Amino acid sequence: MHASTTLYHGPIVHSLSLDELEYAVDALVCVSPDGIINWIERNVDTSEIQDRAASHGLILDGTNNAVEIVQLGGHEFLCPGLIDTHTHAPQYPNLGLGQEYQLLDWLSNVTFPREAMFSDSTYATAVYEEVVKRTLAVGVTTASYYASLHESASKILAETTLRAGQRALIGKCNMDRNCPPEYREPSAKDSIEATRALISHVRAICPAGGPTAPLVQPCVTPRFALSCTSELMASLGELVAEDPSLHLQTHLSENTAEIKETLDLFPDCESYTAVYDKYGMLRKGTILAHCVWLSPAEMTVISDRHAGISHCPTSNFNLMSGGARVGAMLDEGIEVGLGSDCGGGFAIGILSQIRDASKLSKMIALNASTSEPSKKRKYSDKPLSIPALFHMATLGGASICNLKDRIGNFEAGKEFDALRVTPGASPGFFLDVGEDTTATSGSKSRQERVEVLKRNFERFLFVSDDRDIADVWVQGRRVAGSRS
Ligand SMILES: Nc1nc2[nH]cnc2c(=O)[nH]1
Ligand SMILES: [Zn+2]
Repeated sequence: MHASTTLYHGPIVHSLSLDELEYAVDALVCVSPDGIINWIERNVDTSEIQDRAASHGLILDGTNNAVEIVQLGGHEFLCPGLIDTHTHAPQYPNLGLGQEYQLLDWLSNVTFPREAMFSDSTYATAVYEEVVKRTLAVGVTTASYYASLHESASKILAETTLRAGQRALIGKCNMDRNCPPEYREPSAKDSIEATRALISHVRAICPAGGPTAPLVQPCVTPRFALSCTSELMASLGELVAEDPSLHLQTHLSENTAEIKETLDLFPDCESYTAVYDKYGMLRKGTILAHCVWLSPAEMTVISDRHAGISHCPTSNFNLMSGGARVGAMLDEGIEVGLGSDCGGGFAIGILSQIRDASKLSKMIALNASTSEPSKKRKYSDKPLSIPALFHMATLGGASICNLKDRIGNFEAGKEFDALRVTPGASPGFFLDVGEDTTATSGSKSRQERVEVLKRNFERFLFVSDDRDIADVWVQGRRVAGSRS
């Protein structure tokens, strides 16, 4: 843990809801040594820091080494860390490969052969070190990971994220059918035993208790209904029923051929969603990836069960799966986060997902018929707004990972998972003439500086890369960043 309380002074941007971002240019954020946001004050001039801190019992007279002040400069700002609600750690070496395939052929020809290589723990260690390092560098402070089916490599992934300080959900894939013999679990019983072993291991290396949440938590991961026998699905349903706090993630309704095969395998279920519902898998804390082809009735079931959806637009474009109707999901009251789905998607991190989610929503809006106005349709068939996009990247993601009480925005009592953005280092981030860093230092009013902050935040979402992410903190600890 960290020796000192830290006071961050400068601009912040964070999500308050799907429709609202807060832009505050002179915020003072107090983070305790264990990484919790103690309090936030707004409209604090530099000359007022000492008094505001004193009002919270913090004495800053130059002798108090237990308090560190981090002063943001120029056009810098803080925003919450990005949350990747769906990604596959063993698929990163495949990024960019397999362009000629759609989902089922891509799994057989590209994905399963790569994942099979993770029976080798030395290989898993080397790849997972890189995956965690790179995803932290692009600002992913929390990731919901699928590992391979191997118990040992899954444990290695959990240990790697913990060591690097990345918040993570870790799942070992359950798959006992419809996969090649060399990459398939021998039985439902073996699959359950390995899953229980992973859950115990993750909870042992990262126990609950103390002021902060366990950084790394287990996640039950039936790969998708096609890869699980009814026996395995039933056993996994029983496993999660034992513990309402267990996270669960799976794929749902990604590709039309996949949907057809699933319904053939589960003829008693009226929809793909009904398969997971039958086995008690739809509940708060369940992350359903893709959901491209859901019917309105399926969306209602997901909403009623309080399960969340991980929208993975880059993957859905890349594997030609289709375009998920995120606006309709939001109108149905479903919480939605963003997922990179590497290597179905070829872009790491969540900035690319914000961009692709925006483009897709504009395509959907262009193609929509305008003839069905209804009071329920606030988001359907409309471009996603900046607040909605950033909500999905942070607070919405936290919500579907069942971590909304801990992370997702800057609220007193939550943990400090944050990025310091230093605009201008990536070539696309073009600060306009008159918007140079010195211009903010005194001559502009607070309202004028909020307008500059809004512009820089929008540029960050659409043109930045990791060069603009100077610091990455998780639970108050600096874990990555381009600042040397
Ligand atoms: N995109 C994607 N869909 C899947 N469905 C089952 N497994 C996978 C996977 O690894 N990636
Ligand atoms: Zn996936």
